[in-house]
Amino acid sequence: MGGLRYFLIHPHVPPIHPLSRYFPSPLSCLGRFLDSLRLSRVSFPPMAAFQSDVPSVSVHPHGSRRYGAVSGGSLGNWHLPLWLVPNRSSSTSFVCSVLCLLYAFSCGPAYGLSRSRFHARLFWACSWAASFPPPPQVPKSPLMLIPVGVNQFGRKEQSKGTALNHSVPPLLDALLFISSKMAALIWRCSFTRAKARWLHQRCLSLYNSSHGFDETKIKEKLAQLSGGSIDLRKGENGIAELCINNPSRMNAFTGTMMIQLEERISELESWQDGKGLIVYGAGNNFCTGSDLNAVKAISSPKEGIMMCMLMQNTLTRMQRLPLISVALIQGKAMGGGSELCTACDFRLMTPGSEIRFVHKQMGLVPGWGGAARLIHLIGSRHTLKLLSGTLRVDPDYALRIGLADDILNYGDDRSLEETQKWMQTYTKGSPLINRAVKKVILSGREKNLEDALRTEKEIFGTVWGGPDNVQALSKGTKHK
Ligand SMILES: CCC(=O)SCCNC(=O)CCNC(=O)[C@H](O)C(C)(C)COP(=O)(O)OP(=O)(O)OC[C@H]1O[C@@H](n2cnc3c(N)ncnc32)[C@H](O)[C@@H]1OP(=O)(O)O
Repeated sequence: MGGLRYFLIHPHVPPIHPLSRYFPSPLSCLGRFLDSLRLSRVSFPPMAAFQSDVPSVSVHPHGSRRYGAVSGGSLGNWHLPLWLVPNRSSSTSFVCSVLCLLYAFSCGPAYGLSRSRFHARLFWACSWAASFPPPPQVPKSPLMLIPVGVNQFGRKEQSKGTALNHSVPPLLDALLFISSKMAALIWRCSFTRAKARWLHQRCLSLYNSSHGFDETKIKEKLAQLSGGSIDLRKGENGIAELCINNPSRMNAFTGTMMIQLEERISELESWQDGKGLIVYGAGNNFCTGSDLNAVKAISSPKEGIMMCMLMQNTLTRMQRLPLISVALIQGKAMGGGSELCTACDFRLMTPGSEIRFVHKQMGLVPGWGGAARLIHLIGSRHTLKLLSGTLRVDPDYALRIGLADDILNYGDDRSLEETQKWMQTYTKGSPLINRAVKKVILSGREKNLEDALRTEKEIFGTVWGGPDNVQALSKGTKHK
């Protein structure tokens, strides 16, 4: 079959396995991914054509190993097979294919963070399996969607299936062969690129649909809770200013502000000239967390968890920006506001300002990632004190426990300018070198030693012999 792969439609709607809650289907992710590729122009034959005679191979979408294999099934709007069963009568080819899949599954690279590693491996294995050339037997017609008549040696296939039981003129043979090759190549290229993009996004975020995170749904809900804005100004000096702007509610986060924050972070992710980021609040006040009206409107635990996933994704992506970030804390940083400031690399406080984790008094615990990040910053003992005692952390206390990095002179409009000056020490040089510095810190902070060392080596490779390096050498820079 000339390197072609079979695309089989699997009409079987698999049962919902009780474990599916805990092992959300990687196939549903792939379905969404395919949807996002907008491939609707690629039409597959209608399901009805394949109602019978489908392979009885256990195809279970929830990855339960008890069921053996992985396979197609329902993928969002797609009913695509990931697992191709060439001929159900051929147990050898099936066993062979399963072995290949298992091999790919065990050896395939694992992308993403540890929680998603299983699914990432599975995903990789599935794509690998999908590109595996089918064995020489020709499947029966209900399973065959692309009847192509020549193999790579130019010889006609010995077809058992009805679709190939006719003679094809040689020219048509050749045309079919070439066009199928081209189609396969285009598909593979676009698939690889889209997969890389998808994996990149997946690595930056913590949650996706495989964790039960329905981003569209929670954003629809949050869009109804309007007010305030998140304003971004990208400076020519490479320092961006991100303003939490809802002064009438002391910069509390409404639903639309949560959505906008995510959009601004996306904008910053694609800003190649950036070196630094200052996060501050309008009206000389940092942020008092969630808007209490929004808290009331999303009171169900399910929606609360979705909101929490969205904010954790956004703040994690903010923390992973290749920019050196500073929270300028004026006035109050409270509840979610105190969590927000922990997602920055540095915290500068103005006289009279305070950070306060008031969650306990609200019958809550931090949910935007504040507790986990705070432990990294000041240790679990201090974190326990701040959370359980809902302590007011003034600039001196914050400096003492290592939560703040400096105390500024001014608490008014001049503090932003002062922060810009403070940043200069840490953002000298080109964007390339500054971003590289932040990247090595990020990998050292988030990865295990071996992986971090490898990443450090890769980042080193991007600056060694680069413009900053060449310039420093040519100037004969001395470090007196
Ligand atoms: C992630 C989980 C969370 O973030 S839960 C939310 C945690 N935050 C809070 O509970 C803050 C509640 N607010 C307060 O305790 C006080 O407003 C604080 C911040 C101490 C300020 O007090 P004070 O200086 O007397 O000003 P004020 O109370 O008159 O407030 C001025 C206006 O701002 C509003 N405001 C403030 N914070 C929020 C908030 N989080 N959500 C909604 N509105 C907020 C106040 O309601 C007040 O508005 P108004 O003048 O009454 O219309």
